[in-house]
Amino acid sequence: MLQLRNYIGGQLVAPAAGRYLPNVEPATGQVYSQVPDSDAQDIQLAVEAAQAAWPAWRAMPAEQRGKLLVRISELIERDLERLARAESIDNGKPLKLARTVDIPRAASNFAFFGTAAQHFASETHMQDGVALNYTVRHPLGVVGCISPWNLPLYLFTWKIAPALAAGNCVVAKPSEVTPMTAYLLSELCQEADLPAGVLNIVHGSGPGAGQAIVEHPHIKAISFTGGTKTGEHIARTAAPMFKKLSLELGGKNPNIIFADCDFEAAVNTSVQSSFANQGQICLCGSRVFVERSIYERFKAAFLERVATLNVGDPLEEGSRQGALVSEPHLQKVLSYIELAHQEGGTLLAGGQRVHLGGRCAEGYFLQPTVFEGLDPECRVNREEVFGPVVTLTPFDTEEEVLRWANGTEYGLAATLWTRDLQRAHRVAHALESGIVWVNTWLHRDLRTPFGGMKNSGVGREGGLEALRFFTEPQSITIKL
Ligand SMILES: NC(=O)C1=CN([C@@H]2O[C@H](COP(=O)(O)OP(=O)(O)OC[C@H]3O[C@@H](n4cnc5c(N)ncnc54)[C@H](O)[C@@H]3O)[C@@H](O)[C@H]2O)C=CC1
Ligand SMILES: O=C(O)/C=C/C=C(\O)C(=O)O
Repeated sequence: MLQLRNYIGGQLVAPAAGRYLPNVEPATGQVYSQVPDSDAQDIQLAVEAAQAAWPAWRAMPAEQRGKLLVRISELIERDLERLARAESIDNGKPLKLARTVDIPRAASNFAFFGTAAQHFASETHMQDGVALNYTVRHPLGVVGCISPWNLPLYLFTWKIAPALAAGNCVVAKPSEVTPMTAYLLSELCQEADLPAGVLNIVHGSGPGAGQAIVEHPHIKAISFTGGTKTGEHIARTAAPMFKKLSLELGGKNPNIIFADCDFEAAVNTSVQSSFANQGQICLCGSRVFVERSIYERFKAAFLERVATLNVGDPLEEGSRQGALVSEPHLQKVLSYIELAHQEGGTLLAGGQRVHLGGRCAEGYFLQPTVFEGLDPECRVNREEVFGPVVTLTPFDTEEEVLRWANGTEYGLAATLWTRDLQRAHRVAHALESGIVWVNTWLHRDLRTPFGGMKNSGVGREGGLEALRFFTEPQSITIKL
């Protein structure tokens, strides 16, 4: 069976303690590779390699560093099909989604930050002719990047690329649940001749390798995406060491449909924003609020489209819904379906585990599920399910829907559908949400700040925000 290896100091190496975790294919429920169960010894080796590589990496002109990142981007594009297949097998997502979204975005992340670093300028302030103040941004040194399982290579590279572009060396840990494309990335970094130790990829569990990254005194900053509880734990561990933290956490995103919307576009995109990646994207709109005058029409059209979402083997081209990422995650989502029944919801679609035949007989498949009739303040409408489960709720006034939309501890992404420009601006401003999409969803420009308000996170990723996060500003004043 394939044994993945860590990428430390430019070499692919076994974990120091020789321990491995099973890596399961969600569509089959079968173990198909072994992941290093790394610990503090491996993190120590990775930090030493990164420290050794840092003086030369930070001294390298940004243009040259950028060329190496662009080279990695080109290699990802070259291997798109191989990486997409690996991602689909590892995560359970439809191959088509990995081919059109995950892997192209991973390539764009390297291409974008490879060039962005050259456009990263610092501020100068002339003070009444008596002093010149300017800011220099220094790389931090060795930084840690910890990513989740839902968009594995896409989110891993979203952190690594800006960290490297800004002149840092990186110790990165992908999710132990979906390690494969990060492993393949380490081979591509070798092929791109990325200098040894600049990027170190250490596999392992959260409490093992992840915790060791967060605790390591020489890792200056942590960029993390994952669950809110884990983010809280990381913040508690890192705070006494005064580490910089970027935390991209959960969401319970509202999708608000006003009666004057472009109906077809609202229905079609809402199906996508509800169920893309089996609802396992922190940006999915899991609470759909529809203005009462079009509620019944919207519901009928929405359910008609949901019925066409074919649940099937992720490797088959016709599958629109793949498997959930793991048995424990499937059980968590099923427990929320049970809770929705207990909380008085009416099941409109789905609600059951799907048992496919053949090679997928033991896979973690679930029907896309829709409830109505739930109190906007019930647990199912407040807690992050992170699966293919959405609720439909009619609303009467803008004030009412804003109160419900903002009525959770989260504030990551909101979507609203209207043709009224004034309302679009007014509602967007009133939403407590780091990202607001009007008449679209998951429309991304890598230059924009990305992240959430309230318990959805701390800090922002993307564009110059990421480059700022991965640098330390130094203010220099010259008396004239
Ligand atoms: N915001 C998002 O995109 C994501 C949200 N989630 C939410 O979180 C829930 C739990 O999912 P999990 O797989 O348990 O996510 P998680 O937050 O535990 O895992 C994310 C990453 O953090 C690492 N990690 C876990 N504990 C750590 C620690 N003590 N120190 C350092 N790193 C640590 C994991 O190994 C993984 O690489 C999901 O059901 C979902 O609701 C999960 C994944 C992504
Ligand atoms: O950057 C994006 O377009 C998507 C990001 C998604 C997440 O961060 C997530 O699902 O965790």
